[in-house]
Amino acid sequence: MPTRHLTADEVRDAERASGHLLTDGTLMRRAAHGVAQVVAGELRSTGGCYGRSVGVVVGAGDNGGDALFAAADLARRGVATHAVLLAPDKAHPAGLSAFRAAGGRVGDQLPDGLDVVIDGVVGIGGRGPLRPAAAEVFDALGPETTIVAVDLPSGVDADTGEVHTPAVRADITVTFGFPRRAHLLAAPVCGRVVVVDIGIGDPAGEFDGSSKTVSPQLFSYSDEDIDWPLPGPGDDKYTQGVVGIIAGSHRYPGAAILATGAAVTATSGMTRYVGSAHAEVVAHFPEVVAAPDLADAGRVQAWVVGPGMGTDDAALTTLRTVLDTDLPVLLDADALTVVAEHPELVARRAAPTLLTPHAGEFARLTGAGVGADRLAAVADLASRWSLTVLLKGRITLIAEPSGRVVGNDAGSSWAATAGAGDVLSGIAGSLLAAGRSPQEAGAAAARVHARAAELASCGAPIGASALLGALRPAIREFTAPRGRTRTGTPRSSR
Ligand SMILES: NC(=O)C1=CN([C@@H]2O[C@H](COP(=O)(O)OP(=O)(O)OC[C@H]3O[C@@H](n4cnc5c(N)ncnc54)[C@H](O)[C@@H]3O)[C@@H](O)[C@H]2O)[C@@H](O)CC1
Ligand SMILES: [K+]
Repeated sequence: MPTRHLTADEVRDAERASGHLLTDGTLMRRAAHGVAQVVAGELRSTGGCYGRSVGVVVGAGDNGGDALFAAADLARRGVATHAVLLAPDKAHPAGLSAFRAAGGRVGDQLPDGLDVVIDGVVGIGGRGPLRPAAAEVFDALGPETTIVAVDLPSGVDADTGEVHTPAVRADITVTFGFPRRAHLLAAPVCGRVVVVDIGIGDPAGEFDGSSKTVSPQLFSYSDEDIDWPLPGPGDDKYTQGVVGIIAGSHRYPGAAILATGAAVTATSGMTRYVGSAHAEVVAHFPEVVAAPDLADAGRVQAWVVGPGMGTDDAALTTLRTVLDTDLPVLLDADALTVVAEHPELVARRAAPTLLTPHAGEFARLTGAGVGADRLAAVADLASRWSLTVLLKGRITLIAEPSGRVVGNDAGSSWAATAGAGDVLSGIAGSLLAAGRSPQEAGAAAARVHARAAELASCGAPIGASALLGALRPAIREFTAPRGRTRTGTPRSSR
């Protein structure tokens, strides 16, 4: 089931709704215990708790309270604990008393060589960057120290995920009840995210697109949420969806080969190619049915248009023809440049439409940069243009006009290489042809693409050909154990 990522206001609503659990401090005790458990687990995995040393950096709010109570808990397990109070007059009084009572020491700076430092500077109440006094404490830490952030790494905006400069880079982030938006949008600085149950409920419940719920709504998928199309006993090459790729050229065949190769690999449906690189494509993938002109293309269930196709009048004509159909269409690269000049091409489209811009193409489409709030930017474009937008990046965001956004953390940045976008468009296009919605197609393609990059890389740089080569083993990870429901219905048909 997809995970919803809450805003800071939603978290506060959920906490308030828990009534006395909030006011009598139960929630904070539970949160602190969760932090202490995670830190203790970290210490145990490297030799045990007793005699180890932990520091806490304590801000002016309840985030600091969590950290102080957690440190008190650890002190009772035999851990030497040291605190730096950034605002001594405002440090959480009960937390500070508990910390001192457990034997914790307060000083102006942390000793060297600590095993773990707990970031309790700010959580969902934080605004802007880490302030200089706090930054100095974190900058002094050596590489041997594990940083555990309470709720959020301080200096990261809870709602937009903007990573201010400076901000804490955590190895582990411990949060409470529900993940916040920043845990996905700023995943690279959160490290491993642990969600501790403190007994609060989701204030908005299931997203139903009603005006009661905040918009946009951000979700992340696990591997189990990916429903990859598999051929059933009654399928043939046509029933699984035929995708048509319009990309590249005789002079620049690379995009054509990568996008078409990805489509061939992604599903068992048929792949057609249209364009002047037809001979090169067939030389690489003899199973592709290729034609130089759109008029001779044959029937498809979805089109991918754009990578390396050029932006001339011929491209505009092709694009107009394809967008005039009632078929699902994915637009990438040069097609996005053309659409930026001619937004009327997609304005009245009712059929499923998926735009897959990177940040530069997004700026071309909107006339403004993505900015610090990528989620708001992509959701706004999807809503204004009434289509689905997949904004590429380390965290890929796929926004529907309804305000539902799915985010995918690639987990690494090895896919930031020329031609990787062509591969993504081929994968997503074949999923569109298989009947997936633009958001489902985009989310599944982004996840498998990221996995392929990791498999291909194993820690070394890769090119798009290597990425394409790793696509099949990556897909296997999503299909092998979960092909059918217990009644035998193919999941893809549900
Ligand atoms: N409300 C609750 O019952 C619970 C709250 N919890 C914790 O409480 C946190 C929220 O507490 P608060 O609302 O007190 O807010 P925070 O503790 O996140 O921060 C607010 C304080 O930090 C200051 N501040 C803001 N930006 C700053 C910056 N960049 N540098 C330094 N100081 C800055 C503010 O002036 C304010 O004093 C959560 O993140 C979570 O850790 C948990 O204990 C769970 C239960
Ligand atoms: K924090």
